Amino acid sequence: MNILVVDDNKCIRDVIGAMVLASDHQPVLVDGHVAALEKLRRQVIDVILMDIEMPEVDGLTLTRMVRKEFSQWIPIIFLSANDSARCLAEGIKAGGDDYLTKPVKEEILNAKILAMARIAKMKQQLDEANKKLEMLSCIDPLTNVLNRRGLEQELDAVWQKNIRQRGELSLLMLDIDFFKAYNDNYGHPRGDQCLQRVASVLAATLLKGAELLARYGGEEFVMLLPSTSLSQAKNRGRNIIAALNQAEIVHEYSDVAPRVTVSIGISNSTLGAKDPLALIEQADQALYQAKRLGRMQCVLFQKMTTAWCLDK
Ligand SMILES: Nc1nc2c(ncn2[C@@H]2O[C@H](COP(=O)(O)OP(=O)(O)OP(=O)(O)O)[C@@H](O)[C@H]2O)c(=O)[nH]1
Repeated sequence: MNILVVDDNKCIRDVIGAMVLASDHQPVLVDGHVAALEKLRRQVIDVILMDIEMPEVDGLTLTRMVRKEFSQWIPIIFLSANDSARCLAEGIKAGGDDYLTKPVKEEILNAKILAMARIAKMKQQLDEANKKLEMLSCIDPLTNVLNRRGLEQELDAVWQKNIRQRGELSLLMLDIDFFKAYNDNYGHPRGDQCLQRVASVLAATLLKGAELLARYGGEEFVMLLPSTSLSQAKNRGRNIIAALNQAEIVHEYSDVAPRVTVSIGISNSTLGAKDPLALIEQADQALYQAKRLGRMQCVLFQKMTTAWCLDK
């Protein structure tokens, strides 16, 4: 482990450094706050041994600075000649984790380093598990694409980026046609397989890394296309309908085709949406219109009279 020793007294730094080295850890010796912060920014540090009484910036202030700047928790053990209860309490309050009075006994120092490193490792594992859980909570387990929660999280960031770059953001809302009939006739498990196949056909049409696909609800998907103009979005919708035709997922109970098809509503950031939810709402309205006009087609928000149908 890399142990950062912060002490303005060279003699003490060297003694503590030697103890750290003797217990098979790597000491990183610094004389004050500037060098300490610099090391923390550039190097992985596992534990900090911090002197309290230092000129310019004392150990308590430096601890507050470390806690403010670095989100990852690094255990801090104070080293001080002052063994008063008040001093210890202040150290913990400032963000420190343990306290050792000088002169430091090597065995105790090692035991404290070990204990702190153990807690730090558990904290790291917990953080990783939380990150994984957070990720999983944004993924639809059936189709492996983003779920609604994941989409709404991403959409905010994509929307902001689009405003900054003054780009054109398109959003496609897609809904499988006559899916109830599919489920009712082929059964729910085959309905699930159908959703998986549709998701993979849709995912295969994504072009750039920034494009996103999400399962927005039961048989409804959303595609988010940054840097995509309205006319490009129209083409993308057309390509999706063609790709699904090619996939030939049989649906004998659909009124529009003997295979699974989708209807698509398209919105675009240039069409007046004030926020991401309005963009979704616009696409949803266009989708409603696509269904009303006969399904298996794309409709643009506000341009509902110029909806076009693809060859059926
Ligand atoms: N298999 C399966 N079916 C689902 C799932 N989620 C929703 N559904 C089904 O999707 C169907 C949606 O039906 P409707 O909303 O009536 O839509 P539709 O039959 O596709 O009609 P249109 O959209 O108007 O063409 C219902 O039968 C739901 O039970 C799911 O996770 N798995």
